[in-house]
Amino acid sequence: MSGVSALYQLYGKPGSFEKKADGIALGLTIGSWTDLPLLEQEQLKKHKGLVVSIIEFEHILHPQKSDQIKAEIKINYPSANFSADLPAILTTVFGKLSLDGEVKLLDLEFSPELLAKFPGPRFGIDSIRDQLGVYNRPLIMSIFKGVIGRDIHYLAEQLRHQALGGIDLVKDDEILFENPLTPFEKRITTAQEVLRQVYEETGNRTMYAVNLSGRTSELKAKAQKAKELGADAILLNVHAYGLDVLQELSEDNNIQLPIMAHPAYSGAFTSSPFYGVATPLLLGKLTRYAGADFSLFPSPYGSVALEKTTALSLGEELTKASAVKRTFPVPSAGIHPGLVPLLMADYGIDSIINAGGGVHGHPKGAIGGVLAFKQAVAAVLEEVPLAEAAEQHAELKIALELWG
Ligand SMILES: CSCCC(=O)C(=O)COP(=O)(O)O
Ligand SMILES: [Mg+2]
Repeated sequence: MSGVSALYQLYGKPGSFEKKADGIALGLTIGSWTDLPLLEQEQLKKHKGLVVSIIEFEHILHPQKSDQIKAEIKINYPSANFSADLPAILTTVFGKLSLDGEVKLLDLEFSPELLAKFPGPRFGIDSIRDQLGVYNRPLIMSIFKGVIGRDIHYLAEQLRHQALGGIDLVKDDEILFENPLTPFEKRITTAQEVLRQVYEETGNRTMYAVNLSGRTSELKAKAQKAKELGADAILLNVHAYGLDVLQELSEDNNIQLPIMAHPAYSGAFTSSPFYGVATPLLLGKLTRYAGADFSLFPSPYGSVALEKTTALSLGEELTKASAVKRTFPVPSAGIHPGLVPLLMADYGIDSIINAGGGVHGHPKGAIGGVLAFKQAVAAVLEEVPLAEAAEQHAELKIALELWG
């Protein structure tokens, strides 16, 4: 089928969905159909939305309306109706409709011809692994914490400790914006110097993702400058800017930096069970198609948590076979070493274990925090229970005592 097919969730009376589906298929494409003269019907045929399927779940009642059941309807929109960009596609499939009562967009299927217009991640999992020289385990990432109001020396010291612990990646916190104490360019050059020194001392390579922030019109020039200064990667608050901004940055040949998609603000679109966009679609499939090399999201376990089946299908969307490269799943928020076995069982080795408080809150500081995570990962790979591994590793023992 050409174009894009959208899967929607609705609630309504049994038997009411055919009319609703026809209304969406026509309303979002050519408007009325049967009223048109035959000649016009023929001319407009290639633009008409098509109801592909309607599934009624008779046993799933609306939680607040006892006489309504759940249904999923799939509608195909022909590529003749939109240009091959996400703003046009999202407006076609869920523009006015997103404002029209209880409808949730669950999934989008791009035809191969349409998907070919989306290059996806420039680097992806395999290339990031090559850059770090790490192949046989999940990567470990930490986050600068408590750096607002602090100067560049504080940041440098925090980075040095994380890197000395042997961390693979460090990212800015998403709430660190342009500011006089730690300006964007200074963060990049300082981080480079710190990480070069640590590499010479220890042989550990660490990548740093700097938060690319500011007005949309400034972002490309800032990202190009980051590239010139030797940045390793950029962090982007994708959902505050929009997916197309991510795609613009990812496709720009003057930038060519791995991009980390932060989920900030996405909950505004995804959290309702009845409205908005499904999390695996927004933070998974579309974030991957738009070119993120990493996608951060709440794990099922930490301080901010996704429902487990949602978090798992999100991970699947980022890594399943597709014409585009794989994006690293980064389950995050409130992660500590005791959660490593669960995260590795859920996401396997092609994922990233990411912690802010779980690194910096370790009683032995960030170095101890990183070591505890590395010890937990090694134990899982060796199939040793964490409690047993902790007998040999002081940092892990302390972390388990503190966080469980
Ligand atoms: C909502 S996931 C993003 C992870 C993140 O940016 C963060 O600051 C998590 O910090 P934590 O101290 O909870 O590991
Ligand atoms: Mg954060």
